[in-house]
Amino acid sequence: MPDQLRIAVPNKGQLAEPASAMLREAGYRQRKDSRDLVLVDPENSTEFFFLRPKDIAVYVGEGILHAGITGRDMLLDSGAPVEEVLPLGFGGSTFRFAARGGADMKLADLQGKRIATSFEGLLEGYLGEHGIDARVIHLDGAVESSIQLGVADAVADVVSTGTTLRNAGLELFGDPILTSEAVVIRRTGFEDDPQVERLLRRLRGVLVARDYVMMDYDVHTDTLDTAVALTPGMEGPTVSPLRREGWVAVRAMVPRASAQRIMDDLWNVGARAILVTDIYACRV
Ligand SMILES: Nc1ncnc2c1ncn2[C@@H]1O[C@H](COP(=O)(O)OP(=O)(O)OP(=O)(O)O)[C@@H](O)[C@H]1O
Ligand SMILES: O=P(O)(O)OC[C@H]1O[C@H](OP(=O)(O)OP(=O)(O)O)[C@H](O)[C@@H]1O
Ligand SMILES: [Mg+2]
Repeated sequence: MPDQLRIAVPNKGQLAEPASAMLREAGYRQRKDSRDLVLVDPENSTEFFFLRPKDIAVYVGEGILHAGITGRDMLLDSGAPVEEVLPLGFGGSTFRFAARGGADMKLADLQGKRIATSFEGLLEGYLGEHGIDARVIHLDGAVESSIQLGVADAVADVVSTGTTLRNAGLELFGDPILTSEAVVIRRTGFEDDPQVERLLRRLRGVLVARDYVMMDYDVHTDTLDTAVALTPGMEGPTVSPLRREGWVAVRAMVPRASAQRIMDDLWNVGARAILVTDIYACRV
């Protein structure tokens, strides 16, 4: 099938499960067995390839796959000709320097030192920008142990909660090198692919359905402007007539995190029958 959309999804690690969950919410079939490497979704003319997150930018950059989900850190580390097209709001982390607790290191102290990392592309780029000449030691994982084991003087690694670093007796130093999250990537120069656009529209819909709720209420026309200012909606709220003199019904999307506060504020300006419902799916 030549016009099948081919998408790369992380097969393991921190991004695998949330990426599949998001694609499922966007209406795509996803694998049931975590050992499956390929899954065909005939309904959506899409084929999913489950690959190591670090390899995804390489596959997409070579033009074999149309798009993929990976971490921004992995995209930038790869140097592949791919671009970030949509941040997905999960897999959040920072990429940071750390050294033995109490060492009180500064960025400039890295000159001539050994720095262990799994992201040498990112690290070398940053050191180059800051004029630091250091020896980069490549490790595949568990980088935090390298200092204690005498392999490195500092590390540059992914930090989420900081628990792994603390447990290894390490301390952060310097500014964050990068702030990362899961992102959709696409090969540079393939901006107008309608199939990729459809995938992106669906994923944007999932992000909106997760972050927003639908709010309905009734309000007297005298206070309509005040109420609408509290619920401006995405493209302006819908205002419909009610079979009650002087009253209208209003419907608008509001941020999920503010819904309860907005309901209180609406009540205080005289709105009644205030209802909140989940958005199951949307295209915005
Ligand atoms: N503890 C974490 N919390 C949130 N996101 C994380 C965490 N660790 C890594 N990530 C992010 O998840 C993405 C994939 O990292 P992950 O560690 O799952 O892959 P990996 O290290 O290649 O896999 P593996 O550990 O199996 O070799 C990266 O973008 C990274 O920033
Ligand atoms: O700040 P924290 O919440 O402790 O998370 C950060 C840790 O999570 C990741 O490790 P992962 O489990 O992917 O193992 P790896 O080192 O083998 O990649 C990352 O490389 C850090 O080690
Ligand atoms: Mg990892």
